[in-house]
Amino acid sequence: MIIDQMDRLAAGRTGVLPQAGVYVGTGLLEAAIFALLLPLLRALVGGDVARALVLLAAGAGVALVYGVVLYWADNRGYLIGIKHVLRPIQHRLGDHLVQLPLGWFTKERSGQMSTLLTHDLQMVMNMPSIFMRQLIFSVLTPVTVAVLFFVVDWRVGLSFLVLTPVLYASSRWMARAVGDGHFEEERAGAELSSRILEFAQAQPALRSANRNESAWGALGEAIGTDRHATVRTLRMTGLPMWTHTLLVQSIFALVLVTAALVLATGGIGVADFVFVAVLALRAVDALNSIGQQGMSIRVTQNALDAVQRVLDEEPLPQPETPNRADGSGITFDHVSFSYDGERTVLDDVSLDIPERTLTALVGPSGSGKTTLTRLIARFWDATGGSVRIGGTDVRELSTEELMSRMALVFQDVYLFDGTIEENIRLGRPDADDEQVRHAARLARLDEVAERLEDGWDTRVGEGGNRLSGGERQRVSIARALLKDAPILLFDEATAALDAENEAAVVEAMHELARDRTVVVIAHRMSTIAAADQIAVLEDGRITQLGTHEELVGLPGRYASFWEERLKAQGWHITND
Ligand SMILES: Nc1ncnc2c1ncn2[C@@H]1O[C@H](COP(=O)(O)OP(=O)(O)OP(=O)(O)O)[C@@H](O)[C@H]1O
Repeated sequence: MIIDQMDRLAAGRTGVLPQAGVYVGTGLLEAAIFALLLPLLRALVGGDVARALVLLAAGAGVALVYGVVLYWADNRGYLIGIKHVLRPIQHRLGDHLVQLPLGWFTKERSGQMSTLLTHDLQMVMNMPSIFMRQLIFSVLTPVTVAVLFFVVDWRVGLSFLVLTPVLYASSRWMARAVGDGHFEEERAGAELSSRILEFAQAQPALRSANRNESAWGALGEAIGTDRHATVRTLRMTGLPMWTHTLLVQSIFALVLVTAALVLATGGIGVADFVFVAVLALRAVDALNSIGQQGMSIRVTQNALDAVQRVLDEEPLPQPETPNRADGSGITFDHVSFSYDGERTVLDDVSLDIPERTLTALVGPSGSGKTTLTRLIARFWDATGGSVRIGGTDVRELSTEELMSRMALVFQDVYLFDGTIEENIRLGRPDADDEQVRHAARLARLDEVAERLEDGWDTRVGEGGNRLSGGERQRVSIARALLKDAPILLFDEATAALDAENEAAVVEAMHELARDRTVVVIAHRMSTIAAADQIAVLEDGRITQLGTHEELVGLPGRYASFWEERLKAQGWHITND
């Protein structure tokens, strides 16, 4: 049940079940108000003003208590939702997420996590308050009404109940249809949002290639699917909703007709008839809202399932007694790797990267350079063989030890919306201002800061969008410089950098490479030529290994690669 699942996910008693009890109690207060209405109406119609006044006072008193209790119950529900449901689930998710392999955090997953942590969990948070109240009242109110109708006259009570089994079946049908429809709509909505984002982000590339129409095609399709999902939901829910409404109205009519007949035959008085009419209206309201409850439950259930799926993800195994790395040399020992367990991306790779040397990885796109580099940082674990740092298998190092040994400068640099300084400080949070400035200067970020209106205090915008790609990479280099770790994993930008960024990056890179073990996915000829060793990757295997001098004269991939680069550069120079 949903409450059990909440307790389980929040890893403790959330108090949601007692909260259900609170709402039942509140519902009973509402029932007491209804119950007082009958003698009140009878006293009024019967001209017993004194009794009517007493009952009115009693009714007003109960209504006041009801109002206060309802307010308190809702507040209690909100607090439970925030403190005992949302917060523990967020903490559990957070604790679990930091143990997941870095490779798990793809862009798509980040998007899903953001929806889960904000929108979906918001729905879960509302479960112990509004959703639960509506749910309990939509059952309790009709039950109270049925009991009171029997008190008035058994025939009226029966007329209210006679269609109940059919109504129950129809409400389940409607709830399921609304829930399914909503699920489909959400899915189509999520697809549409990501297409819109993709369309917006791809604008420069699409316009330059004059291909806007083809991208609009994908977006148009997503809009179509979204519209289709909405229409489908309307169709899916149309009949059940119509049936449900018809049934509710039939019950209303049946009750009124029965009550009128009983009135006509003298079974009940006018007061009782008015009472029945008022309560029947209230019951119609409650019965009509059942479809809405189905949706709330379904959405909450979906969110809880999504949380469960994340918690079920295998964390990165941690060593029981971590070892220490003796030095910063890196060894790949017959390493194989596959992302999906089917296609081998790295195949029996063995490579020795001695301490304080620079190894350049080159090879065609998709040959496995990024994967190889990321196995060092344990984005994933090797499927076969082992990766060792300072002679110790990376799986035997604690995450803190592993991460403290390396700095990562990858292309997908993430900058948060703080100042340049704050972003650099992420490299070593306890660094003093002078150390941060020093790292920034080495990455030539002082030139950038001078240009910005508020200098060092300028915020870089969400994801660093106020900086150019090259400038963002320089911030990440400065982070690495500040961290001062013995191993540097570097992915040179493939995108062309302007001259100023190029010079700054190359200079900072030299500074970084000094005295460190560097593994670089290399694209620049100067980096490749200066490397202590070059590993050529093709189809997940190292096919050539040596220095530039050794490899350039040998027939093979490297020589042709170098030739191509030279030609490209020659072409570039003549066009300048
Ligand atoms: N997260 C992933 N899930 C599944 N397959 C992946 C993933 N990342 C990469 N691959 C696949 O693994 C292979 C190697 O990719 P990798 O990114 O390591 O190559 P690369 O040499 O760095 O390429 P590039 O120079 O284009 O960045 C490719 O076929 C790629 O499609």
